[in-house]
Amino acid sequence: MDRNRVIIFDTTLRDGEQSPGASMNQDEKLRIALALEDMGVDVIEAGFPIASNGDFVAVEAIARVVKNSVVCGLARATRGDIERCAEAIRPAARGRIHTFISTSPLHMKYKLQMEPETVLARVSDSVALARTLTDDVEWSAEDGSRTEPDFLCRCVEAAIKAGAKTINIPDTVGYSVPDEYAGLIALLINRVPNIDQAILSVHCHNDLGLAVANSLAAVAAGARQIECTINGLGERAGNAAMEEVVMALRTRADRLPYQTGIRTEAITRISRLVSTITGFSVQPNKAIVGKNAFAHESGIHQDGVLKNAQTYEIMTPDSVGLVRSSLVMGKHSGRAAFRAKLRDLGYDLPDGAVEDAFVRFKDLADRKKDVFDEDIVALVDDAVVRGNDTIKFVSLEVLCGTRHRPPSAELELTVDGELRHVRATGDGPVDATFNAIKALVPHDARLQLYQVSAVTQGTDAQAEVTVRLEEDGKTVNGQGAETDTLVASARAYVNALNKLVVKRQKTAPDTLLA
Ligand SMILES: CC(=O)SCCNC(=O)CCNC(=O)[C@H](O)C(C)(C)COP(=O)(O)OP(=O)(O)OC[C@H]1O[C@@H](n2cnc3c(N)ncnc32)[C@H](O)[C@@H]1OP(=O)(O)O
Ligand SMILES: CC(C)C(=O)C(=O)O
Ligand SMILES: [Mg+2]
Repeated sequence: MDRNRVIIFDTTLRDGEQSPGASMNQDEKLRIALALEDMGVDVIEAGFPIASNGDFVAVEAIARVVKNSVVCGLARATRGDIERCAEAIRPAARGRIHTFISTSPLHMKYKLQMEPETVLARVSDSVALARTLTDDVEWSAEDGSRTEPDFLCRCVEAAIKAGAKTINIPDTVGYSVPDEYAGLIALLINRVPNIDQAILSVHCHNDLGLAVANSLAAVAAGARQIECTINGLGERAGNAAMEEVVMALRTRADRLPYQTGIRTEAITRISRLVSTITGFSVQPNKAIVGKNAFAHESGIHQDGVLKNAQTYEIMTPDSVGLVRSSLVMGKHSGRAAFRAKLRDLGYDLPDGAVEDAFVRFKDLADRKKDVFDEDIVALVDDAVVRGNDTIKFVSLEVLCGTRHRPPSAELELTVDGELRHVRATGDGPVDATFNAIKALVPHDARLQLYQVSAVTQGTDAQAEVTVRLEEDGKTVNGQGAETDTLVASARAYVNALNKLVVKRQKTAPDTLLA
């Protein structure tokens, strides 16, 4: 491999899923994994197989279908974790076991309650065991950036000797600053005798907002794998954002002459997919994928951009897949234009899904003056998440305002094909709507998040709603998009309930809907 090629290791499905509330079901993980493969990610960390049966099954399913990326699973330094991980990645064309153990004094003493020499022995044993199960083994020194350098060098040397091909030095708690972290990478390159037999990797957390800066500094010092996530999702403040790392390398190739295999035009689409699935919206001013990242509001900037976009744009919107296609969609558009538009927007849907989306598009075009690309993306994503729902939204009428006390909602749903109807009241229109759903489908799940955002501008914009429900420690996210905010809210709640039903049936197959 070219010595300046940087391997992109995506951990959205593992570390990203560790963001509280960001749990994803198997179908959702599969969709993200395929999108990651399609954009050219080298390694997909698909999950932590020992963590739960659901995680195991998801990693195995991803290993079965992904062909062009390495599929990796995480494992602690224990036989049970490593063997379970090997089983999950077995169907992969190229599978990797990623095993880790903490090496910092704090973690060894208080968390693992192990002596350093015991940890060192575990490094060798765990990597050696993993190597009997696959050729591709990565070893991580958890809390590596707070580890004593001498001890870290000994651990890294032992891991390579035992057969690790990738050595990852995480900044687990996001404590490092760039020159210090780069210094640590340089130290390992200079001091570990067998370091040339492995690729050095970095995994940075964003507790001080330095995850991307630290990752880039480490690459300049000799690291050749970056672990990152879409939208910077991840434990606590998140991981290094893949879109930022990749676009920094592409845009500043003059200072950072390193290449990745990422097709950057896929960035906007996958950012949106991950945000829709997890319910974690992207802040408007977020680098690369925020709504405002390529928007120009002030007159002097607009004037400059009109004269030459480079005055205020260091990358083109097209380079991250923010494409405004020339097809203007409206109520007179037909299926051919709609299909072409979907292709422009990066969708490759089966005919049935295209037809469903087309019907909803026509309905939207009847109600909304301008149908923007964002509207179509929201509508298609909304249709896709509904998949094989058992509970289906049918209709909603809400009475609210100063004269109607209390606000009331009249709702129709089908449950397993049977039409159910109810009228309920609440403290407000949303509360009344959700109470109506609870009356039709009784459940004890708690509402953890209710979030509304407008897809585009204007009072006729579609509302995109996320609802997060929690039941017995399990969380699910539901999404809904409609021009009517209350209908979008009902759709989002129903979508979350459907996911909960699936989860329940997996853990207690006899549980039926009330
Ligand atoms: C930095 C990171 O992101 S690491 C990945 C973090 N991700 C997760 O933890 C998500 C998935 N985790 C889980 O589902 C659970 O924690 C499990 C299934 C892995 C373990 O569950 P439990 O057996 O109930 O253990 P619990 O979570 O309470 O504690 C972790 C145990 O693993 C030990 N441990 C932690 N890391 C390692 C390691 N790398 N190697 C060996 N043992 C480890 C801890 O010392 C502790 O052991 P103890 O129970 O003897 O004190
Ligand atoms: C498991 C390791 C790689 C990790 O996520 C961390 O240290 O942050
Ligand atoms: Mg991490």
